[in-house]
Amino acid sequence: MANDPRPLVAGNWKMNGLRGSISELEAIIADAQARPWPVDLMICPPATLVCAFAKAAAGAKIAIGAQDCHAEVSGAFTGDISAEMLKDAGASAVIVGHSERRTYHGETDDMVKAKAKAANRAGLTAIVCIGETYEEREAGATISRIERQLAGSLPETIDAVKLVIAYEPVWAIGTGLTPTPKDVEQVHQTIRKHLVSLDKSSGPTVRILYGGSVKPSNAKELMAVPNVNGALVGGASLTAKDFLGIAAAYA
Ligand SMILES: O=C[C@H](O)COP(=O)(O)O
Repeated sequence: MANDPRPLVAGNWKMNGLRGSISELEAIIADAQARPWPVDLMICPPATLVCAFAKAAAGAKIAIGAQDCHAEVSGAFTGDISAEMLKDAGASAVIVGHSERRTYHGETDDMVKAKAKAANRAGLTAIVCIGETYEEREAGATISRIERQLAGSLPETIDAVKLVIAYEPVWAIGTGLTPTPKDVEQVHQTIRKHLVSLDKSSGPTVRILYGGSVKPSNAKELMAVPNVNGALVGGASLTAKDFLGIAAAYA
């Protein structure tokens, strides 16, 4: 629709990619130079590659994001990386609260909120992930779960430049399963209502991405759902061909 925010297709490489994988980024950059995409593009490589990817993408029409950050600026937190460090490495965004972080690292809504605020403090866009489990969906608890996560995980002050929401049903991640467009619409509408209730002026334009088994073959249908403003893509973002095949849903 006319007032919809510009879509964003973001690739989350998770724990995949070595230095040689930069060839995939280079292929995306070459494509993005050759034709104007009506969509913002972003790749979130593992932390080891953020600096090199940001250098390669300098001046190109693709942003580089990271996959997690610590809530503090610096300190005795072995193995952790702050939002300020990611900014310094060239990232412009960071994913927080991905279900894999929530599951394998015990991240709570409170922790995710602190990370989202840290991202904004450092000048990064926070891509806040939420989503229900299979059991919650089966129990009819999807909407209440989403509302709880929104209430607990978002910064008090929201801004359409600094915040992106990614709805990722846990059961759809990496499984090849996706919710029906009607189910996606219901959740995205709930998220939009929550955002508008937080801020009448920014709420309508915060981008809400869908994530979970997005592929070139299903992207068009999913991206056409009202209030779906792009995708957060895992597996299919690892090759330029599939990633651009998804972005082509907007071509
Ligand atoms: O962050 C991305 C999501 O977890 C989706 O992963 P997937 O596209 O491999 O299902």
